[in-house]
Amino acid sequence: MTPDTRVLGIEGTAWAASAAVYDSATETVEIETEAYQPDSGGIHPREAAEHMGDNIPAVVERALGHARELAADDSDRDAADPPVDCVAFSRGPGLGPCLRIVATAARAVAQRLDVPLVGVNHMVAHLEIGRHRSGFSSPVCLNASGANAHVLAYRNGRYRVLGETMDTGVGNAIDKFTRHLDWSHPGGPKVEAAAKGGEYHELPYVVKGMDFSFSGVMSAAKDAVDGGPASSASGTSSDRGSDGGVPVEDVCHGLQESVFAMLTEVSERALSLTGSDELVLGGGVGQNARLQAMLGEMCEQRSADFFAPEPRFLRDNAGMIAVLGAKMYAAGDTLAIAESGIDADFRPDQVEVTWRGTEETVHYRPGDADELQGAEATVEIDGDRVVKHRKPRGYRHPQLDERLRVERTREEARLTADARRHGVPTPVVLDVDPWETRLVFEFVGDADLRERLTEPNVRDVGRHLATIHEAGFVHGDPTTRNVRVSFEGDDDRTYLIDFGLGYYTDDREDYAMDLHVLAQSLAGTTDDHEALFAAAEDAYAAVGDERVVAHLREIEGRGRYQ
Ligand SMILES: C[C@@H](O)[C@H](NC(=O)OP(=O)(O)OC[C@H]1O[C@@H](n2cnc3c(N)ncnc32)[C@H](O)[C@@H]1O)C(=O)O
Ligand SMILES: Nc1ncnc2c1ncn2[C@@H]1O[C@H](COP(=O)(O)OP(=O)(O)OP(=O)(O)O)[C@@H](O)[C@H]1O
Ligand SMILES: [Fe+2]
Repeated sequence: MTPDTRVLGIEGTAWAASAAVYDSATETVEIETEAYQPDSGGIHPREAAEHMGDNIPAVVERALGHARELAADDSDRDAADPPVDCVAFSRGPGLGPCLRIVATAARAVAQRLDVPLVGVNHMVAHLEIGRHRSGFSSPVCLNASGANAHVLAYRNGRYRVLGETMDTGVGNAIDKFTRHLDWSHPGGPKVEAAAKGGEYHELPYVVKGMDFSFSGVMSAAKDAVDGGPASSASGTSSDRGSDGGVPVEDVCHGLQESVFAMLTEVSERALSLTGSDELVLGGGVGQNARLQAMLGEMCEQRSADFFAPEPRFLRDNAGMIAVLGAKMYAAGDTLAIAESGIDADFRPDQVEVTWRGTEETVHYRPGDADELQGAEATVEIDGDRVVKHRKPRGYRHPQLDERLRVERTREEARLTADARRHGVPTPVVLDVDPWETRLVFEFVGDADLRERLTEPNVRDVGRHLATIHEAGFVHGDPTTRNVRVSFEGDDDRTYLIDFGLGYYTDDREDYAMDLHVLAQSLAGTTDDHEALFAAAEDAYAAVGDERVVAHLREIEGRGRYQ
């Protein structure tokens, strides 16, 4: 990057009317923000847009004031030059009416100053600011913001979505819960404060591969405070408040423990799957001290580096837009006014990353031969046997940790054996001790599928999944690491392993999610993923229910920015 880029950034996707100047020579970032605070309920798009219209001009002028001061100190610059080299703005995702106002303002300033325009993806800005401030080269990124929640890693010119929410963003989920309590917006900081005075209350925990969903946790949390049906399944009568509900501090505590453990678990899985040893956090929910502590502890336990930017760079802010804008500008990635339209559903994986080279791709790290550190267990190979032990995870509440490890160990033994009975090759279960969370399996295969990604092998996996779905259960995490391949002449044999996230279900959505996890894992493993997945789908439809494949299309088409 040229050492003296100075950029005006403008942000206004939802609540923050924000402008900033970034000066790359001095690494100065000055941010000016006016926050929209709804009188009642959540964010009203029209009110938010009015807030942008009322406040963007003023924050832009204040940021330009900083830019002029910085320019005055810049000895290389002619006094007649504009104070910034370009204007960067959030193009999306976000609320359409807000985005339009911000884009119009950005075009006007760029024209007035006669400098180019740069269109920034807000979600990519949330993660690039962490990479920029940490100096990490190729981190895995967890975006925990209001309208989004996803885990990303960079590979060959794009940020790949390794996992994401299947329903709402994490902040929105928390905010909906606090609206139910009639607390004012935003709810995240209030839940954080209330949780400090509470005890752990058990709530659902939903992770599917590296995807996750919040709706079940949130409705159980609402029921718990109301004293409704789900709350009676857990906790004792002494947990109850005077109106029959669980004390709200306890529910807030349990909510944070469950939701943040889910985000931490999928981040750990992403680190394990990519072999990266760097994690950065982004987004407004990232300001939460408990979430930061869990991620920090998880990283420490696996000797990875963790970085969370300062709060002013986590919540929505124009500083992150200006910093990414500078990188894009230096790469020549500017926009003609005529092409500077907004995109309310702009996904991070749609962005062609012009400012990073392909050598920074996150690669896979081959595991140690005798002791493999999986995402959640330690696997030791002992001759023809494999000993799998789910060790405690210090970041999780001990009760939640024990429940997950015991349940998963038990289910893994049961489903591995059940799949075998239905004709799907799996290792023989030689021993299981749920309380010690230890399993002993027969050693199978010569390599993981990711090292032997052939079309016939992927086709086999499609067939195996259809078979277990017909038998009424899902694998839960059918990735290219959870399939073993044995080399038998021209004809490989494929084994499904690691059923720890599996469960019995007759819901088509769950079956389709298995296929979705496989598709995402292939996309994270190889550039050839589309053809390979098409083969798996074909094989699936031949054995199983074609409606599951149709349902998968629906899942993939779902707009998640709600
Ligand atoms: C598309 C864009 O408009 C959107 N922005 C956004 O959601 O604002 P952001 O600043 O990243 O996050 C706001 C969310 O962050 C939550 N939040 C703020 N402080 C929190 C805290 N201490 N603990 C938990 N959540 C917190 C709020 O409750 C709110 O839901 C996004 O990035 O998804
Ligand atoms: N029965 C087996 N035979 C041969 N290798 C195995 C067997 N079980 C596990 N492995 C090897 O150990 C690795 C980790 O095992 P497993 O997936 O069960 O652990 P995990 O911690 O649940 O991993 P993850 O959650 O990352 O999928 C596998 O990818 C595979 O290479
Ligand atoms: Fe955001």
